[in-house]
Amino acid sequence: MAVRSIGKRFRGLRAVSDVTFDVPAGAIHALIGPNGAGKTTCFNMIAGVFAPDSGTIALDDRPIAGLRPDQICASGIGRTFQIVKPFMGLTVEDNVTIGALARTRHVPEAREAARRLLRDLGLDDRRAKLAANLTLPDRKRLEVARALATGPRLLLLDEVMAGLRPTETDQMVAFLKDLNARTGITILLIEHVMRAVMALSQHIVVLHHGEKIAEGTPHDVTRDPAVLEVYLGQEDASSPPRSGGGGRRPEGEAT
Ligand SMILES: Nc1ncnc2c1ncn2[C@@H]1O[C@H](COP(=O)(O)OP(=O)(O)OP(=O)(O)O)[C@@H](O)[C@H]1O
Repeated sequence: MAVRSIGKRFRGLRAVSDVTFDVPAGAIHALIGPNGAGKTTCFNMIAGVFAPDSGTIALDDRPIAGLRPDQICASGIGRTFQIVKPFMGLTVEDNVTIGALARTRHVPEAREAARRLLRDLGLDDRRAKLAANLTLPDRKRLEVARALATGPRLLLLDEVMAGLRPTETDQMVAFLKDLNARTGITILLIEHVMRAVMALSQHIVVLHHGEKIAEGTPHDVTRDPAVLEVYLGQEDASSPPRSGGGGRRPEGEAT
């Protein structure tokens, strides 16, 4: 995916300004930055929640900026939401089956795909439960399963590690690494849990106040003076960062 100079304003506020980055096919990249840096706004522009005010986004050389979310899903981009929003009154299996129906109209086929994903994500024994009755870690897994069920080539993960214990984070990291190795799926993740970012990403883009302030390997980015300034600088700020947000060293442990 090629993101070129995208920008988005909300009334007077520049949420994202002139942001450019690439995510090569098959890669795992991360988008990090303190709370309010513009990460989710970038995801929303990529996923078609709203069009960028400026700039272009292309998947495999095909322009996608400004398409509707369903068109973007059909073009091969799946996403999770920071605030998980499954259909609470439906079972886990039905939730994933609905995702799979984006790919096939054949319900038994969609159900079979859903069951396979639930097995892969360790949710098999919960497939008959209502989504509303899941624990948070299981809801996160369900969210990933729903996104994957749409059959994406590019998976956008918005804070899927938030609220997970370190062992649960490690399980999710292992699952995503294996998925990427097995299927070649491209992954772009927004994540505050640095343990996961470091373990997963080959390349990191750092946003601050809507602008890209650094990008590079995890090794380089965690030593970048501008990045250290943003993260460490906030520790002295009068308002502490929200949970897991900026204010921690980017190479910190799970938050
Ligand atoms: N729909 C919207 N309407 C108005 N302002 C918005 C909207 N979405 C985001 N913003 C504002 O844009 C800025 C960037 O927000 P965004 O959610 O993209 O940041 P983020 O980096 O994802 O933060 P977080 O880590 O807290 O999720 C913030 O100041 C936010 O308040």
